[in-house]
Amino acid sequence: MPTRTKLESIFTAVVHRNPGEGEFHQAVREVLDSVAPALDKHPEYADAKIIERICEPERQIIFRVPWEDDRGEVHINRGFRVEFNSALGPYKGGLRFHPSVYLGIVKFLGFEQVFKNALTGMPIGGGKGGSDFDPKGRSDREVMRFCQSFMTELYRHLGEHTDVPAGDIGVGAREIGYLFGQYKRITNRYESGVLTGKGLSYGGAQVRKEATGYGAVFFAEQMLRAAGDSFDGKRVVVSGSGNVAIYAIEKVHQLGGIVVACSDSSGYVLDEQGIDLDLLKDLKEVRRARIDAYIATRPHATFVPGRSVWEVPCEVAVPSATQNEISADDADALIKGGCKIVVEGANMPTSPEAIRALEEAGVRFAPGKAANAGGVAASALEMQQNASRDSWTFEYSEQRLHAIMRDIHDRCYATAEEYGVPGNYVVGANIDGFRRVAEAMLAHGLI
Ligand SMILES: NC(=O)C1=CN([C@@H]2O[C@H](COP(=O)(O)OP(=O)(O)OC[C@H]3O[C@@H](n4cnc5c(N)ncnc54)[C@H](O)[C@@H]3O)[C@@H](O)[C@H]2O)C=CC1
Ligand SMILES: O=C(O)CCC(=O)C(=O)O
Repeated sequence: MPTRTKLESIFTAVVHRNPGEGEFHQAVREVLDSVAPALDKHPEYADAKIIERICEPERQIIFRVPWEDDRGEVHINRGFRVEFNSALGPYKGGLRFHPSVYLGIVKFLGFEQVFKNALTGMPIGGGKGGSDFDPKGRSDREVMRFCQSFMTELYRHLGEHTDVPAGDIGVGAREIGYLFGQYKRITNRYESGVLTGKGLSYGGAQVRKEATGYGAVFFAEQMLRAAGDSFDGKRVVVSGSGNVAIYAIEKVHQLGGIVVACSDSSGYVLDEQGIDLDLLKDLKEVRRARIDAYIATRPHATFVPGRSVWEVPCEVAVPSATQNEISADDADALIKGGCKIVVEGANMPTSPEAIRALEEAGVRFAPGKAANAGGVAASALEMQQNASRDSWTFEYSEQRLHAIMRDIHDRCYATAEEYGVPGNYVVGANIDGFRRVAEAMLAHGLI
């Protein structure tokens, strides 16, 4: 059977076995659409049913999370951890707390994580987890009680050699602190490497907080360099205003670009003088406020409620909010606005129709599994420092991150050339990540 026909039937089976999980289907489709030439080169992968096995998580954990709010009312949420693939190392990937979380989202994120982690070249497998709990509007004590209940069930599946969660949407330093405290309490072990993204006072690593945003911009810097260009004077739009967005904005400004707009789920702010980062950090990291509060301090800026930030003309776009936030219409707006490069800081923020439109218009496009791998790479560096009871300086940690992102860029670029599609970072990332996982799975036998 021709490879593409075989992949089509594997995809049909994945949809059948995982009904109603649209995001997971979308992530699988993108990888299967890329890897046919690698399978043709390596018939041993098909013989060992590597693709079929890679699409099936090794383990899926779903659990009840009961907790009590400040008024004494009991709430029940659902917790998830999908341990997707451990061929390269312990399961590694973040936890997302957001009301939209269900199994299909956790599986898409876990599937992406497998290839992303492989691309870092570090010894980490792929997993992801989370809950449909909404931390928005909850007090610190409510968040703490939720995290304690969540960890009271999850702890038995974790360990520095088994499964190592970190943050994602709705899970930052505050949540990681509560989760770590409860793990330590239940197990009576100070196992620093069981979570990453920890605070610097108890085993966290320099640059982990900044790493995903910085890393995405380092990746964009390499794409620009490959075309003989740089960030100097570039007009940039970043979506979101959370962890990834804030540090992407910081690095763009350090490299000489200007970020004129960013957003949250209520709308976007446009500041032609460049986003004021101290103000944004205060709003989002300290006050946990909505983005419209930005204009109270910067009255020349405008807040545009309920509209897409992609209507703002820019040369470089860094989607850093959530999945499928760039529709086909948004892609058209970006193209009309003169956008030349889209670099995914978020996971799968660009819909398949939008990717097609961008590619047809000659916009260079970097998929999240390559471009946002800096976060998990810095997590692996945090695990390394925890294991050796060491802590590195900010400067050294940033140098390591920069070198890792350059290496990921260069391998995606070279793999795309090797497979006859120069400049196609989607194919480069999918094939390079896939080959690394496939080789390890072959070596381990049928498990
Ligand atoms: N935190 C990390 O280290 C990594 C995160 N990512 C991905 O980056 C993305 C952002 O994650 P974080 O910054 O960590 O989360 P966060 O919770 O710190 O921030 C999320 C931001 O996205 C905004 N947002 C959410 N839904 C939105 C919508 N529909 N429209 C506009 N804005 C929306 C929120 O208002 C918030 O500003 C996610 O896709 C996540 O999976 C990827 C790699 C690592
Ligand atoms: O740092 C980590 O372990 C995970 C980061 C993450 O969730 C991601 O890369 O999407």
